[in-house]
Amino acid sequence: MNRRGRFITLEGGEGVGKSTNLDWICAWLDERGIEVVRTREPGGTPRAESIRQLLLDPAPQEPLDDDAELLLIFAARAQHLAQVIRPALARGAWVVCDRFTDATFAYQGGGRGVDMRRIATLENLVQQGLTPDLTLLLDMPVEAAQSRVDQRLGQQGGQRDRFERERLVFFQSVRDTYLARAAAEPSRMVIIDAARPLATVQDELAENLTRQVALWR
Ligand SMILES: Nc1ncnc2c1ncn2[C@@H]1O[C@H](COP(=O)(O)OP(=O)(O)O)[C@@H](O)[C@H]1O
Ligand SMILES: Cc1cn([C@H]2C[C@H](O)[C@@H](COP(=O)(O)OP(=O)(O)O)O2)c(=O)[nH]c1=O
Repeated sequence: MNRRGRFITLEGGEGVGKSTNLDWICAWLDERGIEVVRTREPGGTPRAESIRQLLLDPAPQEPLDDDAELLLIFAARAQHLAQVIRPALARGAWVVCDRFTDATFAYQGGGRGVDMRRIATLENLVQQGLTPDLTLLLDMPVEAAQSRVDQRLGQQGGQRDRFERERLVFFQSVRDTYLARAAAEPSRMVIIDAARPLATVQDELAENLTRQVALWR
């Protein structure tokens, strides 16, 4: 039995290719005989997914207070950690998660302007020192990512959720915050230029995953 599994998170703004590359990462690990748990935030368990619905509801009957939003995100995260992430890591599985706490710093801190220290306090309280081993930050200019989202909505339909309705300046702050966090923690967070062709992006993902596998085995 291997020791604790690895905890990998995928981050970035809307339309940078997280869903596309999450599938690819999970398949890559699976092909190498690694047990993978694919999950996402907010959500990942039935109760946490109910909280996700509250957070993304595009037509709420009342505005959602910034503090209420932050606490709901961490409530969902506590449930997700207890039910899915910690048990999976303990049995040696790798957890690949679509967004985690870097998204809270980027969206609630950068986007909404919530004090980063308050987010850090909740991070310590809920995570008790558990942080990702590797965070892959898919980065590209906001306008270009938005046009990918527009294209996807045009092809697959669906409506914009509460976050996707935000203005460009919100997403610019989200991006800037992600980049600042990556600069501050270069050993954990890797910036991947997501504007390049998918095959090039995935070559770079593979390089980073190969390094993790070598560290782990
Ligand atoms: N490197 C890429 N080059 C061109 N198009 C891409 C690339 N990565 C993803 N896409 C496309 O962009 C759209 C958004 O990707 P998606 O994975 O849904 O992003 P996210 O989950 O980050 O919102 C999809 O239509 C996807 O096929
Ligand atoms: C995890 C997390 C997500 N979010 C937001 C970002 C996304 O707009 C939304 C849902 O995430 P996601 O499903 O990744 O959306 P998309 O695939 O459209 O990019 O939740 C936060 O604001 N804070 C958080 O801590």
